[in-house]
Amino acid sequence: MTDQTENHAPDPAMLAKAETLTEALPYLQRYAGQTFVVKYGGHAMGDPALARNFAEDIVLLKQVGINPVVVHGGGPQIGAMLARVGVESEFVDGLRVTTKETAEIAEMVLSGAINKELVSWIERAGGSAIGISGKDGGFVKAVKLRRTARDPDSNIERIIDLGFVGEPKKVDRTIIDTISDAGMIPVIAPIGVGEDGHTYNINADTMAGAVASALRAARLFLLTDVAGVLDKSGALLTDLDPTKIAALAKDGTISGGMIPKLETCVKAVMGGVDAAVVLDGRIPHAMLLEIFTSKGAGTLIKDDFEPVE
Ligand SMILES: Nc1ncnc2c1ncn2[C@@H]1O[C@H](COP(=O)(O)OP(=O)(O)O)[C@@H](O)[C@H]1O
Ligand SMILES: CC(=O)N[C@@H](CCC(=O)OP(=O)(O)O)C(=O)O
Repeated sequence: MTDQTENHAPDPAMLAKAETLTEALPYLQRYAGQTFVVKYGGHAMGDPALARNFAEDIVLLKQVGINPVVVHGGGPQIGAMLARVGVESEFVDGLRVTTKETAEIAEMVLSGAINKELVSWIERAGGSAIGISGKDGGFVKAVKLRRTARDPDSNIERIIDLGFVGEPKKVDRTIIDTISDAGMIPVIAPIGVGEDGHTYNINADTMAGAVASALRAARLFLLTDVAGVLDKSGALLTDLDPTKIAALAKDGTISGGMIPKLETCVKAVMGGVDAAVVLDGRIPHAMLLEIFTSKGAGTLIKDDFEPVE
């Protein structure tokens, strides 16, 4: 005869699952009804298994009453297409110098291929997604980005012309709200239109920050291909604020793509977003672990003077 107690003893693996769910409860209660803007970087997009995990996470957020809004990048994919057609491009401080031809290719890759692929992943995960760029409904009015640099020898400030690189001047949230309120997930490509009618290539981090500010989002997540912001010895910096970030920029700890990323975080948290998080998109379900467990991952950025809930 078999021991009844043994038969009815709960499977430890199942118990652990139940514990994970109960651990998530306070977070589910806290975040219900809030808007989370998630930027999905081109580097994090390469692996189909990770893309599927990402889409599942987004659909789960929507299912539990959080409003996810996705903004995607596609830098490496634009680079590959430019190489295929024999067009060279260079980066200044993490931003692609963009000619009229580069802007056309960037738009094709971002609003076409990548946007629709991401929409499909979300649909396959059981969600409903609508892909748009800033051109749809003209919801992102862009202006040419002005960038200056100080010459270290002469100390003279000069203008760097990045071509058709834009920055969002105005984000009309109506179209995003309409999609979200209809139970669907907005998936946004970082392309904007200028009052001059030109197409502007917008860095995806910058776009995500502008969208997060317009929506007064509770959180801005930037998924990338590093553990978070690292110090000079490669150790993860878990908490930053605008003052600390200014020091990291000044002493050269951050460079390349991390520059627009952290500029975005600073602008967002100073513009009404509760907190921004730079997260490792290479870790499966990184977002769920960050949101629903006590083990926060990546780098949390908040305003020096604002307590975070
Ligand atoms: N201090 C730093 N900590 C982490 N990453 C950094 C730092 N400084 C520069 N980087 C670079 O920033 C990159 C992330 O930006 P980017 O390549 O634009 O990613 P994404 O395509 O996800 O937006 C990292 O892969 C790393 O090479
Ligand atoms: C102006 C500018 O640099 N635009 C970016 C837009 C895509 C992007 O930002 O993609 P990631 O997030 O994957 O880097 C570019 O052309 O690469």
